[in-house]
Amino acid sequence: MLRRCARLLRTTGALCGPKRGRSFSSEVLHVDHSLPNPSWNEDMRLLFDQFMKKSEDGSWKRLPSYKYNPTERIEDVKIFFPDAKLLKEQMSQAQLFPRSLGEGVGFEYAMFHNHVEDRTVCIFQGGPHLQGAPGFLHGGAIATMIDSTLGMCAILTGGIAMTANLNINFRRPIPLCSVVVINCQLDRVEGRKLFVSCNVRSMDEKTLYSEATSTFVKLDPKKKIDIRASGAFYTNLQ
Ligand SMILES: CCCCCCCCCCCCCC(=O)SCCNC(=O)CCNC(=O)[C@H](O)C(C)(C)COP(=O)(O)OP(=O)(O)OC[C@H]1O[C@@H](n2cnc3c(N)ncnc32)[C@H](O)[C@@H]1OP(=O)(O)O
Repeated sequence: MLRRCARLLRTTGALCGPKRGRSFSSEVLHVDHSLPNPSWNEDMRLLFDQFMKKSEDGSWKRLPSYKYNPTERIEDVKIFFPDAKLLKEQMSQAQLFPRSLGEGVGFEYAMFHNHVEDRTVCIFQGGPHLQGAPGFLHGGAIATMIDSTLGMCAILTGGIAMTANLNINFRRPIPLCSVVVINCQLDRVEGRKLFVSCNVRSMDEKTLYSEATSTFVKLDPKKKIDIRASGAFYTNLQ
């Protein structure tokens, strides 16, 4: 597995150090990063193909993913985050966190959503820059992918929502550069609260790596989100 990681670092050029003066052309920004790339290993490709097959009858849908926010709910996002465009300097640098690392070295993933069953699946290959304990993924990297997948599940089933609470049990360490499957579902809805849960398993489903439960809260359209205010981020409109 570690040899595979070293090969990945060489092929992606990650050992050459950071690129200076990087500018994002619109071509780069509009690349759909949830499609296979040369850094994906065989397992990742196999799972991707399996889910693409499942998507043929329309029950599952692949979710495209870009460096910039977000998905099909972009109009809703503009309603809740109208001030985001005011922070021009910072926002020109802003990128979706799990898409902010170079190809193959960080978060390689693709998500699929089942609208009938309210389920979201993420196939995830964690690259060599996500190391925690030697040879294994960092817990924060695992939490990031769990939060992102639970978030997509909550948002696609309930509307624009933010993580209010996230509980994770880390059962087994995840080997670096291996492929895992994050299986999320919407458990129940109570008012604006969306209760979602997930497990993270090996490709053959034999190893349970992590389990998580989370509460997302749907944003209240009657409250204004002020991105510039410190501490008063979310205030009543009245
Ligand atoms: C994010 C959208 C963009 C889309 C991008 C797609 C990217 C991919 C996805 C990426 C995904 C990544 C996603 C991320 O990383 S989101 C980033 C991490 N999350 C945050 O920064 C959220 C910070 N918190 C807040 O802004 C507010 O507290 C929120 C908005 C959550 C609620 O403030 P609001 O003023 O609206 O709510 P309320 O006080 O009227 O309460 C309403 C109800 O909620 C219940 N409650 C509240 N808090 C908690 C709690 N902690 N546990 C359990 N329950 C809680 C409360 O009891 C009440 O229940 P009830 O009394 O009615 O029964």
